[in-house]
Amino acid sequence: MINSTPQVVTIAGSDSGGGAGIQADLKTFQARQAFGMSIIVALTAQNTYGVQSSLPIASDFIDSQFNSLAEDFSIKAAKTGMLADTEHVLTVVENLKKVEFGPLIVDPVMVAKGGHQLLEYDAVQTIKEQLLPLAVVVTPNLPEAEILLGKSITTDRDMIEAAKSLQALGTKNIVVKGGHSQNKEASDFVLLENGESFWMSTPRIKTPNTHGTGDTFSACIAAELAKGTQLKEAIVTGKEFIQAAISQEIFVGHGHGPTNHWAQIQNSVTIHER
Ligand SMILES: Nc1ncnc2c1ncn2[C@@H]1O[C@H](COP(=O)(O)OP(=O)(O)OP(=O)(O)O)[C@@H](O)[C@H]1O
Ligand SMILES: Cc1ncc(COP(=O)(O)O)c(N)n1
Repeated sequence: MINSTPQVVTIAGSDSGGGAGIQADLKTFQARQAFGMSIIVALTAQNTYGVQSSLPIASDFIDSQFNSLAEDFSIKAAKTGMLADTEHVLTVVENLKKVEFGPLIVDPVMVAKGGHQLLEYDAVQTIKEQLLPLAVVVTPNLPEAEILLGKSITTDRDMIEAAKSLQALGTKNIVVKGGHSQNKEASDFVLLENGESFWMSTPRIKTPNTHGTGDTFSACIAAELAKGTQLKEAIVTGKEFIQAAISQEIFVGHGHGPTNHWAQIQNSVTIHER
């Protein structure tokens, strides 16, 4: 049964503090019983107070990581996170076109919750034109959707319009995450390729420990896709997993702490129309 174990890769930045980036992705893959691999695009010196510094990896070493994985493994899904700058986005795009890593989830990471910029803004255009068309799903938070589309997003109607505009950029399935809104519920809007759309809502947990929520959510979707789960179910499982990881709180560090990647999914997500 060579290579029958579900295999999934994250292409992102390392968080030395373990709560976001590559580390959050690998912990999530493990929790979801998929074998996780990583292609590191940048290093960050980071803790729960924030990002102290970052260092992009040389592009030819990113090529080497792609080649090593493509030569050996049967990767069934991939996700991207922090991609640093235009050169690195292009390196990742060129490599993704050469390999067969299965469906791609793009989490268009731009700014860390602490405010540190994780993507140079002149790379946004390259993400829009070159990376988004390769993705099966894109999962922007509200500020990222605003930057991608160049307009402010405040109401539910804005989120719905944003999903449609993002679909027009070439990604078939969209999740606009509502984690940054002030609503009582944490509601994400999903627009699927076939035109089906719905909201996923959970009670908003009052906690400072939300470091890496977006990474954990998209990594769970990637793990599910690698296991062969249908896309809609994979997205809902992502929401269930992040809700469990936030609500079954752990306490690590002195600032904005990480979520709990060994949390157990409970039935906490409401799927609804507005
Ligand atoms: N306080 C909260 N309570 C419940 N769910 C939350 C909370 N904050 C975020 N979420 C959920 O977590 C998921 C990730 O959303 P969020 O908008 O935080 O992503 P993000 O900003 O990309 O995360 P990060 O940059 O930390 O990786 C979404 O499903 C969102 O609704
Ligand atoms: C390497 C890396 N990738 C992603 C994030 C986003 O997570 P957050 O917005 O919670 O800081 C991060 N801080 N670091």
